[in-house]
Amino acid sequence: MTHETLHRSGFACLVGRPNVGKSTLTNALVGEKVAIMSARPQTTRHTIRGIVHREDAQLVLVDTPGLHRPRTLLGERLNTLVQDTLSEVDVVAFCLPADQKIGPGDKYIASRLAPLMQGRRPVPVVAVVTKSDLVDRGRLAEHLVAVDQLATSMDLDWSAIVPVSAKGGYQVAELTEVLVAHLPEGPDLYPDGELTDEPEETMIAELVREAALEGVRDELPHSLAVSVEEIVPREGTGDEGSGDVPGRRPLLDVRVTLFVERESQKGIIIGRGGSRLREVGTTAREGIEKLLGARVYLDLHVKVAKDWQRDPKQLQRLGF
Ligand SMILES: Nc1nc2c(ncn2[C@@H]2O[C@H](COP(=O)(O)OP(=O)(O)OP(=O)(O)O)[C@@H](O)[C@H]2O)c(=O)[nH]1
Repeated sequence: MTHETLHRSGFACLVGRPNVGKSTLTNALVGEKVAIMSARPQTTRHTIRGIVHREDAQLVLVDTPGLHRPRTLLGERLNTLVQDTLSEVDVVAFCLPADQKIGPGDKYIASRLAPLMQGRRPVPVVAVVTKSDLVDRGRLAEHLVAVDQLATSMDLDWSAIVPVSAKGGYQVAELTEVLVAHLPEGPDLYPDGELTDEPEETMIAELVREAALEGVRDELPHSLAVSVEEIVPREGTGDEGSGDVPGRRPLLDVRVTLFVERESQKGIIIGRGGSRLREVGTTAREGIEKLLGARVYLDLHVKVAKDWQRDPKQLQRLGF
């Protein structure tokens, strides 16, 4: 008779203000780069999942956009998206960076987590003190106390407080243990080896967005949306069916539109004589070819969609 060990599976969600290290932590937990990382806030607009495969568990991580006080319709939509995701997960990891004092943004998030923690099917929340490597032991201890007090002051209870450093790998394995412990018993939800189930279109849009913002983030903060129009095999080039020929990869046409809010921003993206857009295309194409395992002809268009962040119709078209 074989001895069956308990197998757990389920979902965890990382929340926190922009730039607190959610994407970096997701990648550290999964052990491979899955989310798009950036030194600037709010680049992760879509829910990106990474999957931690273990013998005894499968932990599916949902990396959300920063939960923040909405100022625009887009902000509201993002918050609704975050709330919907949260009510469906088995455990939430609330990220609070060690190098920053707890502020109104954190309190706002805690207030949004409260109903989940106190609901009929309470969702456990683990407070994760990120970027622990940036402070000394004394300050870390003070921060841990402050994190504890945040819960007490709101009549909440973290199921654990775990300091980590995604950069140094400090306590990352411990955090995995804590998260896994909250998962219900169940079989693998995804096949082994699959790290992300994010639709290809979303990942392509993220790659283009990242490349387009490179070096011009200050001029184009949050005013760029990317829509993948189509991905089709290139016809009439003699390349049809070349995927079957060993050593030859298929050629795909990928059509992408970049939406900006103003004419002046269009100029920034395109650059003099189209030079910048060509660079964006080259950088993004490399990533897309890797992602799709195909040669790619990338067709980029830039359009002005005035105030797209506030327009419900535009938002719907862009997939929000
Ligand atoms: N020193 C240090 N820096 C970190 C650590 N984790 C993340 N960072 C840095 O913090 C910045 C933000 O990290 P991200 O992972 O992009 O943060 P995020 O919370 O996903 O950001 P948004 O997508 O804007 O919500 C980046 O510059 C990271 O390199 C860490 O453990 N230690």
